[in-house]
Amino acid sequence: MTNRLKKTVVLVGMMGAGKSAVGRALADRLHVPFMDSDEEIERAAAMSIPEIFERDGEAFFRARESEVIARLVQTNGAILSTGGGAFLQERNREVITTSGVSLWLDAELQTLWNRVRHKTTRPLLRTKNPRKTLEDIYNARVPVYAKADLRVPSEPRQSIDRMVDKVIETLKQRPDVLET
Ligand SMILES: Nc1ncnc2c1ncn2[C@@H]1O[C@H](COP(=O)(O)OP(=O)(O)O)[C@@H](O)[C@H]1O
Ligand SMILES: O=C(O)C1=C[C@@H](OP(=O)(O)O)[C@@H](O)[C@H](O)C1
Ligand SMILES: [Mg+2]
Repeated sequence: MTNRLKKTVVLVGMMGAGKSAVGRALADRLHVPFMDSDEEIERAAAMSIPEIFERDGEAFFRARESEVIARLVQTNGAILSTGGGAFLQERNREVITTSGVSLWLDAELQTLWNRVRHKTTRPLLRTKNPRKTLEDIYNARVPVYAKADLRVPSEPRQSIDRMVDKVIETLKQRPDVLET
């Protein structure tokens, strides 16, 4: 395989879109480093995301998230998965678009719900009606994710491997990003 990644690809999109799972598999396939901003924040804080939200609040988390993304996006030719809220902040979009290329993993609401409903790792969904909360977040965020440089739709019963194929096909349309 002769694919060469020339820019860092930054995965954005909703909780459950597959940024972490697809990002890791994509990096393996392309033989490039993989980074996940949430993992980096958890490692630095030696706490889980829910613990950080509970102890220090969302604003503190968002500040750490911006710092981590600004630092990690400087790694050239890697895959960087972000948390679902990262692309919402304009300053994050700026650093992402300046140093890397943003790619939106776009999955339908029902697909997202099926993937996140049994997990307890997402503090924003710890509400009385998490399905409704996810829907509200989805509706508010989709117009922002649409600002990403690239978009790949994630179908309901598609495998992670197939999703990686689709992402690579999309990246190949951009020889400035993926040289083949
Ligand atoms: N086609 C698919 N694409 C992405 N994730 C999938 C897919 N099929 C199943 N999954 C599962 O859905 C979940 C997606 O969660 P995750 O990768 O943590 O998303 P994010 O980081 O975007 O919140 C994972 O448990 C993953 O194994
Ligand atoms: O959508 C969000 O605001 C969040 C998404 C999470 O990451 P994933 O999108 O990887 O689940 C994590 O950063 C935090 O719970 C907040
Ligand atoms: Mg993730």
